[in-house]
Amino acid sequence: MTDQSKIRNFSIIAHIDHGKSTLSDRLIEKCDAVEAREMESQLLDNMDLERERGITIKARAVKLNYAAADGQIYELNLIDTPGHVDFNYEVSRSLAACEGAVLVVDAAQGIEAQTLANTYLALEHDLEIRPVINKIDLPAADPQRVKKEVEDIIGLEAQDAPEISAKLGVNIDAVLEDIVTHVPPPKGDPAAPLKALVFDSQYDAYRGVIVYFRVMEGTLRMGMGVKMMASGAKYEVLECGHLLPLGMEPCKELIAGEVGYFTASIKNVKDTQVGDTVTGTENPAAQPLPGYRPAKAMVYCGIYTEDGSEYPDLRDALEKLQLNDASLSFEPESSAALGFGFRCGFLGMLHMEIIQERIEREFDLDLITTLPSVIYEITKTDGTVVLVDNPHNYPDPALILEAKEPYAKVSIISPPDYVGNIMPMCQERRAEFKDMQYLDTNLVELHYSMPLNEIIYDFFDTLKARTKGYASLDYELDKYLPSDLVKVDMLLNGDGVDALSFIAHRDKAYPRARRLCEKLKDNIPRQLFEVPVQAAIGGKIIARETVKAMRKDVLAKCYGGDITRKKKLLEKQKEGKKKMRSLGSVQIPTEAFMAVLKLDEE
Ligand SMILES: Nc1nc2c(ncn2[C@@H]2O[C@H](COP(=O)(O)OP(=O)(O)OP(=O)(O)O)[C@@H](O)[C@H]2O)c(=O)[nH]1
Repeated sequence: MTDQSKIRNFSIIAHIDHGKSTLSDRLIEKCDAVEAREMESQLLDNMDLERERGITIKARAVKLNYAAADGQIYELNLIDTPGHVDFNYEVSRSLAACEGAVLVVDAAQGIEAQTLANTYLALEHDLEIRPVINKIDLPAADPQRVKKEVEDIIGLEAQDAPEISAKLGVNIDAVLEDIVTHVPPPKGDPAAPLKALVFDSQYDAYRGVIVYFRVMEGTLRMGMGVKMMASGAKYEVLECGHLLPLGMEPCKELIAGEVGYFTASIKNVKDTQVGDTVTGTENPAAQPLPGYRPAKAMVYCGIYTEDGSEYPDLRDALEKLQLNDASLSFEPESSAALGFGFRCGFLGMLHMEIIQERIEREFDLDLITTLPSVIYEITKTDGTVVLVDNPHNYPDPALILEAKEPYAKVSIISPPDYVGNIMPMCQERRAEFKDMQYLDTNLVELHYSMPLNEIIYDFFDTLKARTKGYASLDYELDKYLPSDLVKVDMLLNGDGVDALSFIAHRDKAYPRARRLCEKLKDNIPRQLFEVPVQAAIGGKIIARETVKAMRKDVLAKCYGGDITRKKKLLEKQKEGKKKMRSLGSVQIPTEAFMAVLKLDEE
């Protein structure tokens, strides 16, 4: 049986570009016989899209066997973490599976924004944080200064921190020795009822879902009956084992403290959600592990294909992506302007963009997406409550007794210098200030209650911009509160364009409507007739622009000649105009449509 005292579970945390991926590669290279030429660089980030965007979307793990200086072989489990607020929950579950974190700091740059934000996350999980000073090969490297920064700003002992060059492979052993010596081995009784924490899962066409877990208590064995405590799904473990750099290594059992995978012909990742607890069907655990939160879509938008005939391909793409992504939801919807499509739910805007990009790239479809929205809760005068995630379904205002919008509990951690920038931007977004606490002299934590609608657009990016990246954000859906909501319809030539309507707080509706009108005006090509572009609440127009008519010169060829002919032609032109009007259809090229939708960022 595996010796628990020889296991070390850890993550690597760092500011962007300080060398997290390069160090991961080096650790893998050092430990296992992965031939350098065989090793695809940066194994842990294994999706193209991730690599391009420089982010890790899904958590992954890898087991390394390390022959330490004390002559013993250690089992090191490196668990990778995603790095965006949309995936904060997945990060928290990955960290919950570790006892330690290696904090990589660039020897020239020193402590930067994400260094602090990530350290804070690791501290919340009581991890042993081990600083490592990277890039000592750079001419500007000043390891001593950076160590002092780590001590002064974060308050971690750093004099003995390994000084390395991940790029050149210098002193990598020191990092491994440091982990073995200082990260505590996992605890947990292998004989207790099984409790394993799911921190990721992945769909495989041949084996079904592969569940990544960390055993917290007990032992997971091949062939045993298991139950997911939150979803209630039951399975028989077909295969379990360790995750090696280049593949999986089946084994008979994994004991408390170990990290690995199991398969059980599971058809759907929804049954094995991140954060769920795996227990045995015989001798089950009484309580699940703490911290489970079902994946909850926060943002919704309509997705359509540019070419309407590709609707079945879009459904196919969404179904395939959903196999691997329990937090993606979708259902069919149709729009007068865009045809048939799907209403899709996402964890946040980045998640939404990633899914859109994957559909376009991996399935080669050109998409049109509608404005994102949160879910509103409307109580009608007849007492029924409806949940509205699509402006199209917004009830007639006369039938609304009370409208509520979702609020989130927001926590922002930042150095105190930026508080003066953060507070006004929260106020602009209708946030209610709760409190502010000094975590130490260099960090404050601010709490707000804020409409989710105000967070989803670009709050995260604006916060980063106004704090030079030093602030970190976390939010959690809290409750629904009454709100003065309105539905704004966009009218082209007097006809509503359903794909452009939106729900907003009354105070925000006017500026947004005006902006949309302007954008429409700028993007719609001139038609044969004048096109009014209007925004309306109920029947009341609140904003208007006009696309000037392109006057087709029907008389150009008609030089001289008699006046009656001219008149006839002019008459005909007028008819033509009328026809277009009565059809009520303004031809908007798809690109113009998308330009309007894309540009609509707060
Ligand atoms: N000179 C030098 N460059 C390094 C060293 N380690 C990493 N780099 C370079 O720094 C850049 C960022 O390294 P990554 O390992 O991708 O950094 P990361 O922290 O994983 O970045 P993200 O994946 O964007 O979060 C790359 O160009 C590396 O080649 C080092 O020890 N010395």
